[in-house]
Amino acid sequence: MKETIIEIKNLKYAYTSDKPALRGIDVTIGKGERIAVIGSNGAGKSTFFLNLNGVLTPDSGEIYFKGQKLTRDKKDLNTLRKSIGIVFQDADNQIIASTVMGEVSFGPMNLKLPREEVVRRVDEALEYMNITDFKDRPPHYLSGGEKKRITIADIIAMHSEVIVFDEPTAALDPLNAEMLEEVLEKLAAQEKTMLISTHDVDFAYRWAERALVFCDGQIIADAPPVEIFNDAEILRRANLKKPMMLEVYNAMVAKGMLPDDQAYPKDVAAFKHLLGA
Ligand SMILES: Nc1ncnc2c1ncn2[C@@H]1O[C@H](COP(=O)(O)OP(=O)(O)OP(=O)(O)O)[C@@H](O)[C@H]1O
Repeated sequence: MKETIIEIKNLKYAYTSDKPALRGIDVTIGKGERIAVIGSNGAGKSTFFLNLNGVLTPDSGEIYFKGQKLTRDKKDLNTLRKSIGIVFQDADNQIIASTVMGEVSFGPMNLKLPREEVVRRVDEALEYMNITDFKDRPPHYLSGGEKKRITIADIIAMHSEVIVFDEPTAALDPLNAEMLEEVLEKLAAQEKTMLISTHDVDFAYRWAERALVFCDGQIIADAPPVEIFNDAEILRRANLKKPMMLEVYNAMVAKGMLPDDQAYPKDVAAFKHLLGA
């Protein structure tokens, strides 16, 4: 069992009195876990993330970070925002500075780090996201995918222990989505705890070791992706589709073309390996 980093107990949140967005979320997150947060539009994924990093205040429930119960006082909120970085769904909600460089420096400067450390972190984050060439440009005049890469660099430069990505690949072209997966690998090697909300079931299946399925403000399943994507009832309730790789694998097993040994290849390379190709 991994060391617990975050524990959430009975978290509830409503934007308006007529319809709660979160109806009681209970979840424990281990250090270094890669978690996909999936579910249909309006299920509560973004609301969960915004409560998790202190942007929204829960109506009730508790959040513990490394065993410490967090309150709404300034010190706890600072701990929360420093330790749990969030890449927002809409980049325009995150970007505040007038140049890319200024934007990515903003977080580390607020941490009151020495200047050289700020410069080192910013250079590293720009390089990670392949945006060094944009550093003097105003972020507001970049494309949607370019802005997204800047907001990811913002969070990388913070060196947060937990990183929450709200649909990071939605605005990215295939090449940049692939590059993001390489960045995620580097972050995983640094033992970062990552939660990613996504509608890309192929990505969730390939990348995550655990998936949380949100449906109407509740978590209706919490299991390894292969278990979730093989559960027809969960897929139906949460409006999810089966990942392509799993669909093909299951069809080939059903036809007797592959042994039923639950090999479950995650990507094309693993599938080819299974076929001996
Ligand atoms: N600012 C807001 N004011 C009022 N209601 C909101 C607001 N933001 C979200 N909601 C409502 O809260 C519920 C949960 O929304 P949320 O954005 O958390 O869903 P989501 O799972 O992230 O959806 P998506 O996949 O579309 O991003 C929805 O019913 C939504 O209409």
